Amino acid sequence: MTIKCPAKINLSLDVIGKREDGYHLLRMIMQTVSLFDNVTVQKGSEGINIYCNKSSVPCNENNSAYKAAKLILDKFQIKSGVDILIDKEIPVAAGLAGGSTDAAGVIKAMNEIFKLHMTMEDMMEIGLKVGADVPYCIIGGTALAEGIGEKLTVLKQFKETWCVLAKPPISVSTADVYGSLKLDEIVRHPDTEELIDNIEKEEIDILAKGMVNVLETVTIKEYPIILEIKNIMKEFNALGSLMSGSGPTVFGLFRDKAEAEKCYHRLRDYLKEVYLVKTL
Ligand SMILES: C[C@](O)(CO)[C@H](O)COP(=O)(O)OP(=O)(O)OC[C@H]1O[C@@H](n2ccc(N)nc2=O)[C@H](O)[C@@H]1O
Ligand SMILES: Nc1ncnc2c1ncn2[C@@H]1O[C@H](COP(=O)(O)OP(=O)(O)OP(=O)(O)O)[C@@H](O)[C@H]1O
Repeated sequence: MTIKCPAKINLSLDVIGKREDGYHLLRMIMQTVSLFDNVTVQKGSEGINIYCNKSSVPCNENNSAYKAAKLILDKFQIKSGVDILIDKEIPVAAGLAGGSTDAAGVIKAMNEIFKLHMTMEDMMEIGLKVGADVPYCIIGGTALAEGIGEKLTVLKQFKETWCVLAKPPISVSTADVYGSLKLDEIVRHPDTEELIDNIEKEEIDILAKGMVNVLETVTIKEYPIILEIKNIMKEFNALGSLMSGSGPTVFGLFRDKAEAEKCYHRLRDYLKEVYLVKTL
């Protein structure tokens, strides 16, 4: 069975506190986009075997897809193994939930293959053990994520919008970005309620101008290229541009495909990993 696993962007990301275990309390608006990993899962004879077309992705127990499969094999005491082939299109360590979406895909595929009759809630509970973004990746679409990312409220689905994603050639660790965040130094928080209101009214222009990701306070200081990409997108008529998740990928929202294409071509002269996508 092959599952298309979409990337996500964060239309906003606010940090409102910190738990005792170090995890941060968030309010963020999540959105899936049309950039996919194709994950093929099938019954195997023994153990969990991971294959991936990208050498930077670990094909061992550190792979998020492996972790998801292991949790399910153990929970349901399944004797056979699973073979998982990850055809990766989503850039790695990019802030686009590449690993999380693969784990979500494996959970859904194994639910079907082994006829486990898990509900969405059951699957999200297993997903959370793999990572904070996995429960969202199981539902996808437009959603408000709270708690550490696992408390989800489905929102009115975002009007189809053209986006450009651009990843600068730097690697950013999610744990390091959260670790360097100074909560009391955040000056601008997103107005999450207003953003949700604008999603409901399909006021994409107003929404795009109100997008804020507080993690930019950490990453832009260290990597000014993130701000440069945001500015190029604005010069090329993006309605708004923002870093996704813990970065370093920046996305821009555009009025139509033609505008998005112009920006895509400009950024392709400058960066290798640039994608023209739509919200899903
Ligand atoms: C940046 C986002 O992608 C935004 O959607 C997520 O908040 C991160 O989600 P994720 O990569 O699935 O996160 P995990 O794999 O669970 O955690 C990676 C690391 O990020 C930090 N982390 C993550 C989520 C959260 N709410 N607070 C945190 O402080 C923790 O140090 C953790 O060790
Ligand atoms: N299936 C997978 N796909 C990509 N990376 C994986 C996978 N499994 C484990 N990894 C490891 O996880 C690290 C983070 O990769 P990933 O692409 O998930 O980051 P991300 O897009 O920043 O995620 P998030 O937005 O959820 O923080 C990589 O450096 C890689 O070593």
